[in-house]
Amino acid sequence: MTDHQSFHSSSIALFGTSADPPTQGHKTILEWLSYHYDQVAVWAADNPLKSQQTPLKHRMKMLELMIASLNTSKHNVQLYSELSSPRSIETVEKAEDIWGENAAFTFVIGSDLVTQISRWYASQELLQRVNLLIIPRPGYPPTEKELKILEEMGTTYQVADLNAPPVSSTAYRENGKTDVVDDSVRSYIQEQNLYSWKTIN
Ligand SMILES: Nc1ncnc2c1ncn2[C@@H]1O[C@H](COP(=O)(O)OP(=O)(O)OP(=O)(O)O)[C@@H](O)[C@H]1O
Ligand SMILES: O=C(O)c1ccc[n+]([C@@H]2O[C@H](COP(=O)([O-])O)[C@@H](O)[C@H]2O)c1
Repeated sequence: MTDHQSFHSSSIALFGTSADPPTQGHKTILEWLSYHYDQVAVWAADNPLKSQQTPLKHRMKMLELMIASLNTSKHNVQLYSELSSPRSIETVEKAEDIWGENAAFTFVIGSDLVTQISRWYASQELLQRVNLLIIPRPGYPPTEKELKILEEMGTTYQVADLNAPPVSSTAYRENGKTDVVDDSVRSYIQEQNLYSWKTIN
Protein backbone atom coordinates (compact mmCIF):
# COMPACT_ATOMS: atom_id res chain seq x y z
CA MET A 1 0.00 0.00 0.00
CA THR A 2 1.43 3.41 -0.95
CA ASP A 3 1.38 6.40 1.37
CA HIS A 4 -1.34 7.85 -0.77
CA GLN A 5 -3.53 4.73 -0.51
CA SER A 6 -3.08 4.43 3.25
CA PHE A 7 -4.28 8.00 3.81
CA HIS A 8 -7.80 7.99 5.19
CA SER A 9 -9.57 11.26 4.55
CA SER A 10 -12.11 11.82 7.28
CA SER A 11 -15.76 12.24 6.42
CA ILE A 12 -16.98 15.74 7.21
CA ALA A 13 -20.65 16.71 7.36
CA LEU A 14 -21.35 20.39 6.72
CA PHE A 15 -24.64 21.61 8.21
CA GLY A 16 -25.65 25.26 7.96
CA THR A 17 -28.84 26.56 9.50
CA SER A 18 -30.66 29.82 10.04
CA ALA A 19 -31.00 28.66 13.67
CA ASP A 20 -33.73 31.21 14.33
CA PRO A 21 -33.97 29.51 16.80
CA PRO A 22 -32.31 26.07 16.63
CA THR A 23 -34.93 23.40 17.35
CA GLN A 24 -35.25 19.78 18.38
CA GLY A 25 -35.23 19.08 14.63
CA HIS A 26 -31.71 20.50 14.29
CA LYS A 27 -30.69 18.63 17.43
CA THR A 28 -31.93 15.28 16.12
CA ILE A 29 -30.10 15.89 12.83
CA LEU A 30 -26.83 16.76 14.60
CA GLU A 31 -26.97 13.69 16.83
CA TRP A 32 -27.57 11.49 13.77
CA LEU A 33 -24.70 13.17 11.87
CA SER A 34 -22.41 12.75 14.88
CA TYR A 35 -22.98 9.00 14.75
CA HIS A 36 -22.48 8.69 10.97
CA TYR A 37 -19.56 11.07 10.23
CA ASP A 38 -16.07 11.59 11.61
CA GLN A 39 -16.62 15.32 12.02
CA VAL A 40 -19.71 17.50 11.95
CA ALA A 41 -19.24 21.19 11.24
CA VAL A 42 -22.22 23.40 11.97
CA TRP A 43 -22.80 27.13 11.72
CA ALA A 44 -25.58 29.70 11.70
CA ALA A 45 -25.96 31.71 8.51
CA ASP A 46 -27.90 34.58 7.06
CA ASN A 47 -30.24 33.16 4.45
CA PRO A 48 -30.47 35.49 1.43
CA LEU A 49 -34.01 34.21 0.79
CA LYS A 50 -35.28 35.17 4.26
CA SER A 51 -35.83 38.66 5.68
CA GLN A 52 -35.73 40.06 9.22
CA GLN A 53 -33.68 37.31 10.79
CA THR A 54 -32.60 37.62 14.43
CA PRO A 55 -29.04 39.09 14.57
CA LEU A 56 -26.54 36.40 13.58
CA LYS A 57 -24.55 36.60 16.84
CA HIS A 58 -27.62 35.46 18.81
CA ARG A 59 -28.36 32.59 16.41
CA MET A 60 -24.73 31.48 16.58
CA LYS A 61 -24.87 31.58 20.40
CA MET A 62 -28.10 29.55 20.54
CA LEU A 63 -26.53 26.96 18.26
CA GLU A 64 -23.49 26.80 20.53
CA LEU A 65 -25.74 26.21 23.56
CA MET A 66 -27.64 23.49 21.72
CA ILE A 67 -24.42 21.75 20.64
CA ALA A 68 -23.30 21.70 24.28
CA SER A 69 -26.48 19.80 25.18
CA LEU A 70 -26.21 17.15 22.44
CA ASN A 71 -26.58 13.56 23.49
CA THR A 72 -23.62 12.02 21.66
CA SER A 73 -20.64 10.04 22.86
CA LYS A 74 -18.36 11.07 19.98
CA HIS A 75 -17.98 14.79 20.79
CA ASN A 76 -17.33 15.45 17.11
CA VAL A 77 -19.90 18.18 16.52
CA GLN A 78 -18.31 21.59 16.43
CA LEU A 79 -19.47 25.13 15.74
CA TYR A 80 -17.48 26.65 12.86
CA SER A 81 -18.64 30.26 12.74
CA GLU A 82 -16.03 30.93 10.04
CA LEU A 83 -18.04 28.75 7.63
CA SER A 84 -20.97 31.15 7.81
CA SER A 85 -21.96 32.76 4.52
CA PRO A 86 -25.28 33.54 2.83
CA ARG A 87 -23.83 31.73 -0.20
CA SER A 88 -23.21 28.05 0.37
CA ILE A 89 -20.65 27.90 -2.44
CA GLU A 90 -18.53 30.30 -0.34
CA THR A 91 -18.98 28.04 2.68
CA VAL A 92 -17.68 25.09 0.66
CA GLU A 93 -14.65 27.14 -0.41
CA LYS A 94 -13.96 28.04 3.21
CA ALA A 95 -14.30 24.37 4.21
CA GLU A 96 -11.78 23.42 1.52
CA ASP A 97 -9.40 26.05 2.96
CA ILE A 98 -9.72 24.46 6.39
CA TRP A 99 -9.64 20.73 5.53
CA GLY A 100 -8.16 20.67 2.02
CA GLU A 101 -9.84 20.01 -1.31
CA ASN A 102 -9.60 16.24 -0.98
CA ALA A 103 -11.56 15.94 2.25
CA ALA A 104 -14.79 14.01 1.87
CA PHE A 105 -17.42 16.70 2.40
CA THR A 106 -21.13 16.04 2.66
CA PHE A 107 -23.43 19.04 2.53
CA VAL A 108 -26.58 18.45 4.56
CA ILE A 109 -30.04 19.82 3.78
CA GLY A 110 -33.60 18.96 4.79
CA SER A 111 -35.84 17.58 2.06
CA ASP A 112 -37.87 20.82 2.02
CA LEU A 113 -34.82 22.50 0.42
CA VAL A 114 -34.38 20.04 -2.44
CA THR A 115 -36.51 22.06 -4.86
CA GLN A 116 -35.07 25.36 -3.63
CA ILE A 117 -31.38 24.52 -3.89
CA SER A 118 -31.35 24.82 -7.68
CA ARG A 119 -32.13 28.54 -7.17
CA TRP A 120 -29.19 29.15 -4.84
CA TYR A 121 -26.19 31.18 -5.93
CA ALA A 122 -24.00 29.18 -8.38
CA SER A 123 -26.12 26.11 -7.62
CA GLN A 124 -24.83 24.17 -10.62
CA GLU A 125 -21.26 24.45 -9.36
CA LEU A 126 -22.30 23.80 -5.76
CA LEU A 127 -24.23 20.66 -6.67
CA GLN A 128 -21.37 19.24 -8.67
CA ARG A 129 -18.81 20.04 -6.01
CA VAL A 130 -20.41 18.49 -2.95
CA ASN A 131 -22.02 15.25 -2.05
CA LEU A 132 -25.50 16.00 -0.71
CA LEU A 133 -27.21 14.37 2.25
CA ILE A 134 -30.97 14.85 2.29
CA ILE A 135 -32.74 14.61 5.65
CA PRO A 136 -36.39 13.63 5.15
CA ARG A 137 -38.52 16.34 6.69
CA PRO A 138 -42.03 15.40 7.84
CA GLY A 139 -44.47 16.71 5.23
CA TYR A 140 -41.80 17.08 2.54
CA PRO A 141 -40.95 13.62 1.24
CA PRO A 142 -38.27 13.85 -1.47
CA THR A 143 -40.04 12.98 -4.74
CA GLU A 144 -38.68 10.90 -7.64
CA LYS A 145 -38.97 13.96 -9.86
CA GLU A 146 -36.87 16.16 -7.53
CA LEU A 147 -34.22 13.49 -7.13
CA LYS A 148 -34.06 12.97 -10.90
CA ILE A 149 -33.40 16.70 -11.37
CA LEU A 150 -30.51 16.46 -8.90
CA GLU A 151 -29.09 13.51 -10.83
CA GLU A 152 -29.39 15.43 -14.09
CA MET A 153 -27.45 18.29 -12.52
CA GLY A 154 -24.62 15.86 -11.75
CA THR A 155 -25.23 15.71 -8.00
CA THR A 156 -24.36 12.71 -5.89
CA TYR A 157 -26.72 12.38 -2.95
CA GLN A 158 -27.97 10.07 -0.23
CA VAL A 159 -31.23 10.18 1.67
CA ALA A 160 -30.71 9.79 5.42
CA ASP A 161 -32.45 7.01 7.28
CA LEU A 162 -33.74 9.31 9.99
CA ASN A 163 -37.16 10.29 11.32
CA ALA A 164 -36.75 13.95 12.24
CA PRO A 165 -39.46 15.45 14.46
CA PRO A 166 -42.17 17.60 12.83
CA VAL A 167 -40.97 20.91 14.27
CA SER A 168 -39.80 24.18 12.74
CA SER A 169 -38.22 27.45 13.83
CA THR A 170 -41.20 29.29 12.31
CA ALA A 171 -43.63 27.46 14.59
CA TYR A 172 -41.56 28.48 17.59
CA ARG A 173 -41.29 32.12 16.48
CA GLU A 174 -45.04 32.24 15.91
CA ASN A 175 -46.31 30.59 19.09
CA GLY A 176 -43.30 30.03 21.37
CA LYS A 177 -44.16 26.35 21.84
CA THR A 178 -41.73 25.36 24.56
CA ASP A 179 -41.03 21.76 23.53
CA VAL A 180 -39.62 22.88 20.16
CA VAL A 181 -36.34 24.15 21.66
CA ASP A 182 -33.83 23.01 24.25
CA ASP A 183 -34.00 24.41 27.80
CA SER A 184 -30.64 26.15 27.34
CA VAL A 185 -31.88 27.85 24.16
CA ARG A 186 -35.16 28.83 25.80
CA SER A 187 -33.32 30.44 28.73
CA TYR A 188 -31.13 32.40 26.31
CA ILE A 189 -34.19 33.59 24.35
CA GLN A 190 -35.79 34.80 27.57
CA GLU A 191 -32.63 36.50 28.84
CA GLN A 192 -32.11 38.32 25.55
CA ASN A 193 -35.84 38.99 24.85
CA LEU A 194 -35.42 37.61 21.36
CA TYR A 195 -38.96 36.90 20.15
CA SER A 196 -41.98 39.13 20.47
CA TRP A 197 -44.34 36.68 22.21
CA LYS A 198 -41.78 36.46 25.07
CA THR A 199 -44.14 38.26 27.49
CA ILE A 200 -46.70 35.46 27.28
CA ASN A 201 -44.19 32.57 27.47
N1 LIG B 1 -37.65 19.05 11.63
C1 LIG B 1 -36.79 18.97 10.59
N2 LIG B 1 -36.71 17.85 9.85
C2 LIG B 1 -35.84 17.76 8.80
N3 LIG B 1 -35.03 18.77 8.41
C3 LIG B 1 -35.07 19.91 9.10
C4 LIG B 1 -35.95 20.07 10.24
N4 LIG B 1 -35.76 21.33 10.73
C5 LIG B 1 -34.83 21.91 9.95
N5 LIG B 1 -34.42 21.07 8.97
C6 LIG B 1 -33.41 21.33 7.94
O1 LIG B 1 -32.31 21.95 8.58
C7 LIG B 1 -31.77 23.00 7.79
C8 LIG B 1 -31.87 24.30 8.53
O2 LIG B 1 -33.25 24.59 8.73
P1 LIG B 1 -33.75 25.98 9.28
O3 LIG B 1 -32.76 26.52 10.25
O4 LIG B 1 -34.19 26.84 8.16
O5 LIG B 1 -35.02 25.49 10.13
P2 LIG B 1 -36.53 25.72 9.79
O6 LIG B 1 -37.30 25.08 10.89
O7 LIG B 1 -36.83 25.28 8.40
O8 LIG B 1 -36.61 27.30 9.90
P3 LIG B 1 -37.75 28.29 9.40
O9 LIG B 1 -39.05 27.70 9.91
O10 LIG B 1 -37.36 29.58 10.02
O11 LIG B 1 -37.67 28.30 7.89
C9 LIG B 1 -32.59 23.00 6.49
O12 LIG B 1 -31.87 22.24 5.56
C10 LIG B 1 -33.87 22.32 6.90
O13 LIG B 1 -34.45 21.68 5.80
O1 LIG C 1 -26.15 29.78 -1.48
C1 LIG C 1 -27.30 30.26 -1.48
O2 LIG C 1 -27.71 30.99 -2.39
C2 LIG C 1 -28.22 29.92 -0.32
C3 LIG C 1 -29.58 30.24 -0.36
C4 LIG C 1 -30.39 29.90 0.71
C5 LIG C 1 -29.85 29.23 1.81
N1 LIG C 1 -28.54 28.94 1.80
C6 LIG C 1 -27.94 28.25 2.96
O3 LIG C 1 -28.68 27.10 3.31
C7 LIG C 1 -28.51 26.78 4.69
C8 LIG C 1 -29.85 26.47 5.29
O4 LIG C 1 -30.60 27.67 5.31
P1 LIG C 1 -31.93 27.68 6.18
O5 LIG C 1 -32.39 29.12 6.21
O6 LIG C 1 -32.90 26.78 5.48
O7 LIG C 1 -31.54 27.18 7.51
C9 LIG C 1 -27.79 27.97 5.30
O8 LIG C 1 -26.42 27.66 5.47
C10 LIG C 1 -28.00 29.05 4.25
O9 LIG C 1 -26.97 30.03 4.24
C11 LIG C 1 -27.72 29.25 0.77
